[in-house]
Amino acid sequence: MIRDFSYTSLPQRVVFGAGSLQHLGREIDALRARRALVLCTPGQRDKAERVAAMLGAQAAGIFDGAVMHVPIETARDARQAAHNLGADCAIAIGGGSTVGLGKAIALDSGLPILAIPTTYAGSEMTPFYGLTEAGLKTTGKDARVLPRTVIYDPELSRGLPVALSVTSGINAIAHAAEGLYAQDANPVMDLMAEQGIAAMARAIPAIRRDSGDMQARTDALYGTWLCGTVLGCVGIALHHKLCHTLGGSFNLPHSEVHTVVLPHAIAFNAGVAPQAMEVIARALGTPSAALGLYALAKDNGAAVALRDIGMREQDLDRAADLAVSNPYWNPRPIGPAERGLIRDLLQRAWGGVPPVEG
Ligand SMILES: NC(=O)C1=CN([C@@H]2O[C@H](COP(=O)(O)OP(=O)(O)OC[C@H]3O[C@@H](n4cnc5c(N)ncnc54)[C@H](O)[C@@H]3O)[C@@H](O)[C@H]2O)C=CC1
Ligand SMILES: O=C(O)/C=C\C(=O)CC(=O)O
Repeated sequence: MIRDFSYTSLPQRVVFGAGSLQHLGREIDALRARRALVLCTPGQRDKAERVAAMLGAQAAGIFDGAVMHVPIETARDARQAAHNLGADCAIAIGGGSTVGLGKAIALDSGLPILAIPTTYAGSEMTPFYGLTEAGLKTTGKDARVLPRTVIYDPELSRGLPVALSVTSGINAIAHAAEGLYAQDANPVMDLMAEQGIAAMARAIPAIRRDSGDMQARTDALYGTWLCGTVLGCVGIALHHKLCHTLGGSFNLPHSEVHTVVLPHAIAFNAGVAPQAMEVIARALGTPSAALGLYALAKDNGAAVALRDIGMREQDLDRAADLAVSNPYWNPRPIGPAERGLIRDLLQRAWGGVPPVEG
């Protein structure tokens, strides 16, 4: 049955395909950019240098200080560098941390971003940004931070380590899974979500078998585009709230925390979102959405326990308090009255036991 819906598409240009980085010059010209600042993490400097070399005189410089969760000090340094170098565009080549740094610059200056993603986080498709100040992460939404152009070149993710490929892929699946029961879910995004989960569920075991399998890398990046689009267009719920709390306040690694929490958050919502569960299970090719996600992580070597990715058991109470104090919309209530249920969920996730519905 088709529900009533409203849907706003976001204005972006996407160029997809192995070797598509070759179109960089054409895409920079289309943005009318003359001096582009290239952003990366220290570990991805070689890729940034390749981009700068391709740009020649259109390269304003390289800023290689991107780190996870965009500390405000890093954002200030990058904004200053963009200003000092007279940049009129930012090129972010890397994962969500690098795209996030580009967003911090765009938020301040309105500079257009051209994103070249090398992980499966999906930030390039969203108008959401995150900034961390004094240990507290705030997230926001602003049209200025939405990258104008995205170049998806699977060749650039060939070297993404297998462990990170698995967890980053599940980070992408999380966007699509929650999009299926989001407050503003719509049939267009439902289609993209199902195809995105299916592409990623195909790609993850194939990449684990052979990290250089370009068909699998292409599937994964296609899934990234689909799942990231869902994240950018419809809302998020309990799962993302828990991950933002655990990542932002306890400094847990982003894609790993998504991988551990997702089966438990999906199980929590299973009873109130049966149609979404059906779609997720069908896309995964398993009878149960929550157990299928748990198996996808475990069978592909990812950690399935918060205790194995740096969470201390004594911090679970505080995490539950934070998660319910300012909850995101969720199809099932998750306010202070549900604090005990959320604490139980976190305990299960901490121990790494299979998810329990209800
Ligand atoms: N605003 C949004 O819509 C979204 C934001 N995010 C944010 O993105 C951040 C996490 O992004 P991730 O992509 O998970 O991690 P990341 O960008 O921090 O990358 C993780 C590590 O992998 C390395 N790396 C990246 N691509 C590589 C490649 N192809 N080969 C080898 N090494 C590579 C990076 O240098 C880094 O050391 C978080 O801060 C999260 O909050 C994530 C999703 C959506
Ligand atoms: O949790 C996610 O994967 C999606 C959104 C964010 O990470 C928000 C942000 O820090 O940019």
